[in-house]
Amino acid sequence: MIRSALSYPSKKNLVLQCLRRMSSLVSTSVSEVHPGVAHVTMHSPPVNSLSLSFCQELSQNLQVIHKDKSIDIILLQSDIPGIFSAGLDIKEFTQPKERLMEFWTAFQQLYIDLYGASQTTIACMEGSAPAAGCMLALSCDYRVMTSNTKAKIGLNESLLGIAAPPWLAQQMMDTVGSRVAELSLWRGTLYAPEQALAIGLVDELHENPRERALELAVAEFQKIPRQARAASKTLTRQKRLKHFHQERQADLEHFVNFITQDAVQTQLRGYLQQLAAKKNKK
Ligand SMILES: CC/C=C\CC/C=C/CC(=O)SCCNC(=O)CCNC(=O)[C@H](O)C(C)(C)COP(=O)(O)OP(=O)(O)OC[C@H]1O[C@@H](n2cnc3c(N)ncnc32)[C@H](O)[C@@H]1OP(=O)(O)O
Repeated sequence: MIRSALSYPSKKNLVLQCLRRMSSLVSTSVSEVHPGVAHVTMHSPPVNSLSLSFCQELSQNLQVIHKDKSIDIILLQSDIPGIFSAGLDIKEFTQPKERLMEFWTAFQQLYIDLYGASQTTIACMEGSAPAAGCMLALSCDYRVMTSNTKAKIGLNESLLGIAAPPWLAQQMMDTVGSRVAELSLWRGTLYAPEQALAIGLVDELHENPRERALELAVAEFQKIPRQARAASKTLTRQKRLKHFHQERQADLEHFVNFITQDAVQTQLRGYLQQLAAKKNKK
């Protein structure tokens, strides 16, 4: 059974407790029965889209965990049925320039906090993870997805008239290989769980991803010395992170210049209308 951090009297848990109270979109809890495992739960209805405040809250939760030496595993999960995350909040793309810059900076920071976490991270996907939802999963060390065929995962940005940023495209290439990533990116393919497993976009399918992730964390991952896991991550990720920091400002400027183009804005409005029309048809 998972108990909230609220039930812990230690200093560490007081910090988590404060965070939980402050945060309405993301919360962290630690398991009494499984020490060292933190559950970071996204709950921003209807679809966990990554708005500015959502990115900031998720980052804050991760930053508190990073400082907590007693936690060595992070399970990233959603409590919205059928949804992991719908990716970036498309409404943010229509905001004025200053807000766009703040938004993209927060999204970049979220990538740093999740991809650069020293803890072992597991994405527990009980539902769909398009675009930046897929980025959250790709930033984790291990991905367990529901076997429910209604769920989809992938980088579908091209269908919105935009392209994934280079560092996200790189994550896809690192995970599934250049050729499959190349095809997926321009087609905007969203994969069903079995297809995602076949190309290596996810590591396992399970009817209960949270239960399986916890089992993996305790029975397998925690048996590997923590410092060895952290050092292995540094080996494989530090080059990407260094490059990201060097390019961060250019990435921000490119995003703002790209997204504010009239043609892109028209396309995005059309996509939002399509989503609304789909909902009305249900
Ligand atoms: C140089 C780089 C430049 C640019 C890079 C930009 C990078 C972008 C990365 C991204 O993440 S773009 C976002 C891409 N995301 C999507 O395309 C997902 C769209 N959503 C869906 O496919 C579906 O909503 C879903 C499969 C996630 C869930 O389906 P369902 O449960 O049937 O829900 P509804 O479709 O009815 O949606 C409910 C509600 O939520 C709104 N919504 C959905 N997704 C988003 C979103 N990403 N942002 C904002 N709002 C979203 C949808 O419009 C409905 O709103 P209502 O007001 O009608 O309730």
